[in-house]
Formats: sequence, structure tokens, C-alpha cells
Amino acid sequence: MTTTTTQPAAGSTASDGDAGLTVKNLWKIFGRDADKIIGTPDADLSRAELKEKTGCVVGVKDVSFDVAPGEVFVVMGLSGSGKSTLVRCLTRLIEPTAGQVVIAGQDIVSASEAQLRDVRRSQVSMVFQHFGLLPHRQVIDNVAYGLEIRGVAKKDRRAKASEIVELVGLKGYERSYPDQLSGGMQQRVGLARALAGDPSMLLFDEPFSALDPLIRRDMQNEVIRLHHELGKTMVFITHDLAEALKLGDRIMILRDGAIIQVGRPDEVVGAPADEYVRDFVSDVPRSHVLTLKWVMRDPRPEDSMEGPTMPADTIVRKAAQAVLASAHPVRVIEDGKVVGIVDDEEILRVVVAEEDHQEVPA
Ligand SMILES: Nc1ncnc2c1ncn2[C@@H]1O[C@H](COP(=O)(O)OP(=O)(O)OP(=O)(O)O)[C@@H](O)[C@H]1O
Repeated sequence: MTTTTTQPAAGSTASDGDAGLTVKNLWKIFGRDADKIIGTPDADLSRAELKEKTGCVVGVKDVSFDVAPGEVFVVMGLSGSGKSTLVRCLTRLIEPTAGQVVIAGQDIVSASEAQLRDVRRSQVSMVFQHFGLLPHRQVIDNVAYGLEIRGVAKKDRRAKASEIVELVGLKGYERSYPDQLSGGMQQRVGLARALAGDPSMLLFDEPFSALDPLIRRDMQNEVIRLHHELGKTMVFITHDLAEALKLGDRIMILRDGAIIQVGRPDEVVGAPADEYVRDFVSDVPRSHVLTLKWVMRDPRPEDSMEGPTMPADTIVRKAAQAVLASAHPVRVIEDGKVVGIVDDEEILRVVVAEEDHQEVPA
């Protein structure tokens, strides 16, 4: 498994300092006497074997990871891999069978009802695929709903809601009702509602899966923009690899409830942990994801040192034009040192392989 320490994303502020998430040895087993399975040899059985033997189903299997404040952490896997169960365990919408979840310094698993309510109201908001908007309320009051529950006065909550409505690009639609809006706009209301309480963390459970591809792309860009502006910690569930690669600082891949790999997009594509991940990433245009670090070769004595330099984390596609136009090989730099060389050959190997791949009939 590849694990990486990630720095807080651009846009994070000092006030996000305690907004991270730590998950340790988290289990969710559905079924009778599920808690008795953990710690016994049965816990090592595959999901199918355990179901056969005990009738219990593993949703989440001994999962541990950290999300840094301000990071966008994507959880992906095929249907049934445990994504929804995991994200629901984080705020105990599903009760974990064992393990630890710490959000912004607060231990969620041992929290009292009152503490949990407070975490859900003020620390963590969720955005779901089905927007769950209140049909008889206008956009402005849907957005203000969380503040209303918190007892914020009408004038203040409407002022805050107006601000957020504008932030998500819905200015002018404050008085509309949800059924007067398109799916994409309704999901913007969902986003606005999640943001209105100013949570430190947003959890997204496949929020854009039901949207048309173009609208979906707009909404992904919207998430990127909002993340840049607000710097919130985000945990984003998806089964769509392109979405994961676009949004994630890091991606965690689950299968049968267990972690298969955690890594940056270029690590997942450049060094898939096993066949399952390799299959996932086989259609990805590698030049869009891999960095120079993945394609460079060792310097040779005969290499000209007159070429330009580029950072090792430059995406191949972005470097391609400059490398191909340069009369001398490009020197790849990391921590102020030349760590490799990239010439036409290294670039073309990635780009041509990609074109060959695209020509193969599905
Ligand atoms: N309430 C439940 N009782 C029994 N088994 C459950 C329950 N909820 C989920 N499961 C099982 O747990 C496993 C993980 O399901 P989960 O819904 O978390 O996967 P997922 O990756 O989110 O899938 P999808 O993308 O289809 O939503 C599946 O085998 C599922 O059948």
C-alpha cells in the first residue's frame, strides 16, 4: 500500500487547524453478534466466507486512514465495496462495530448523543446524491434550514443564507422552489445547505452520480472552486475514477470493505497496488495524471545540461510542448537537485501509448 503525508491544500486557513479526520481500525459488520467476530480468526475470512459461515456481512473491514485539514480525500471502489457504509460510520449515521473516528479532535465513537448532535450540526455536513431538499420551502429557506434548527434568528439566518446562495451561483433563485430547478441547481442548493452552518468538514456521498455528464463536470469544477475559496476538509465518495482523479488530493480504493491502496492520483495510476486497481486505471489518459517523476530517466554523462529545468511534479501533458520544443533535454528538479532527465522519447512513450490505447475497440 502506498501512503503519503499530504500538506493542507491551498486555501486552508489557520482556523482549519483542527479540522482533520483520523480513522483507526474501523469495522462495520452487519448481522447478529457481529461484535463477537472481531478479534477471532473469522475476522480474517473473506466477505463471502464470513457470510457463508455466520450470515454476517462485512461493510467496512479494519480501515485506518488520516485526512489532513484542508485535504480533499476521495474514497472509491465498485458497488458494494463499502463506501457508503464507511462515510456513514464517520458521523455514526451507521453505528460502527469497532474502531475509532476522531473529527476535529472529538472522538465520535464514544461521543454522547448531545456531542454527536453538535458535531453533525456545527462540524460536519453531508451532501447526498438525492438532495433531500424540503419541497415546500423556497431555496433561501432550504439553505437556512440548519441555522433555523440551531435557533439562529430569521433575519440573521436569511442574511447568511443569501451570502451562501450567491457563493454557489444561485443568486436570483432565492424564492424558487426545488421542483422549479434543474438537477444541477438542486444539488447547488444541497451544497449551499451544507455550507451554511460553516462546517469544518464536508462529506459527499456520490453527490453527482445522478447528474448529466456536462452538469456533473460543472459541479466538479464548483467543488474545486469552493475548496479553493473556503479550504474545507472534504471526504468525497465516488465510483467514478475520472471524478476521483480530478478532485482528490489523495484517493483511497476499497474492495470488499478493505483498503487496497491510498495514494495521490499519480501514485494510483503510476503504481497500482494490484490487478483490481490496475483494471480501474487502465483507461486513464496517463499523460493527464502522471508527473515527470514517473517518466524521467537517469541522467547520462553525455546529456546536455543546457536544457530548461522543470519541477518533478509537473504533469506530463503540461510539460509535453516545452519538452518537445526544446533543443536540449529537460532537467527534472526536486528539492533543488536534478533527479532525472526527460527528452522527446520519454514524453512520446506516454503520449503514443495513450493514443494506441484509445484506438483499441472497446
Ligand atoms: N443494512 C445492511 N445490512 C446488511 N448488509 C448491508 C447493509 N448495508 C450495506 N450492506 C452490505 O455492506 C456492503 C457494503 O455496502 P455499501 O452500500 O457501503 O457499498 P458501496 O460501495 O457504497 O456501494 P454502492 O456504490 O452500490 O452504494 C455490501 O455488501 C452491502 O450489501
